[in-house]
Amino acid sequence: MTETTPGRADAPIITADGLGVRFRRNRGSRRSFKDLFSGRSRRGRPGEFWALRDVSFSVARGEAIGVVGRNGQGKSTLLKLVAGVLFPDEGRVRVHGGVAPIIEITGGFVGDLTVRDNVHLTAGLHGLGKREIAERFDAIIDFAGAGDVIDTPFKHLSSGMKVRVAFSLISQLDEPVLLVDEVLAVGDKAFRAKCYQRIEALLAEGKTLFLVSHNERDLRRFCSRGLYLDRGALVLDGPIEDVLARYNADHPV
Ligand SMILES: Nc1ncnc2c1ncn2[C@@H]1O[C@H](COP(=O)(O)OP(=O)(O)OP(=O)(O)O)[C@@H](O)[C@H]1O
Repeated sequence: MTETTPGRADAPIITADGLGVRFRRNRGSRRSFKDLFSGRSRRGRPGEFWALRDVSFSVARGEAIGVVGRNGQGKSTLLKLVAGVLFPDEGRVRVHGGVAPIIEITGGFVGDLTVRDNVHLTAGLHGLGKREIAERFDAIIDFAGAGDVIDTPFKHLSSGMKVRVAFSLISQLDEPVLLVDEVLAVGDKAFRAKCYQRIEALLAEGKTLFLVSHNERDLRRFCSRGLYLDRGALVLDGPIEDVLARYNADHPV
């Protein structure tokens, strides 16, 4: 289960213990309602595989962690667990405080609602009051460069603009944990530069960052620690340099 509780300042902000997630290869949904209550979820079934297994780690407040691995090795799945938008089949993750995940937002925004309505809705879900949202609204739109699409349904935005709005919003919530996994890959050069500055400012404020990236420069720039996932296993948890060295040694180009 994912649990969100207020915590002591010196306690780990995230604790993941024996996390496992199992997917079915040929099915849209993971587990039926019946499975949840029948106890069948722990047994293997044909076509199932573990997208993550036996993953344990803890994160101190203010750490910046880079998640590294080839395509399809479980990085986004791990972030979804930390975000609480996916439940583990095994183990549990505890987060002391709220999480602002970009993944949830690009997938979680309501396509038929306008950018304006989505910003209000999501900011509200993350605990901001009406006045706080009104105070931050212009800054959120300005940072994203979304002035022309405020009243456009979210589904009509370009994929780059969707991520810009999402990053702009999550970086202006008050949640202590930030999960970033797309923006630095899809944003254009000018927007990436703004994101770098914003991430640096957020880290200086003491926020905790998870960054999923295939760009070593970005990982080195922000992260002191790395988690290297391969075939759903946590192969190495250590200083980012060690993690990148191991990843490059395992998968030379
Ligand atoms: N809902 C789902 N149902 C079935 N399989 C899934 C589902 N979500 C993810 N997977 C599979 O789980 C594995 C891990 O996916 P995940 O998205 O976590 O990888 P990733 O490391 O983030 O990859 P990338 O670098 O390409 O983003 C992949 O094989 C993926 O196809």
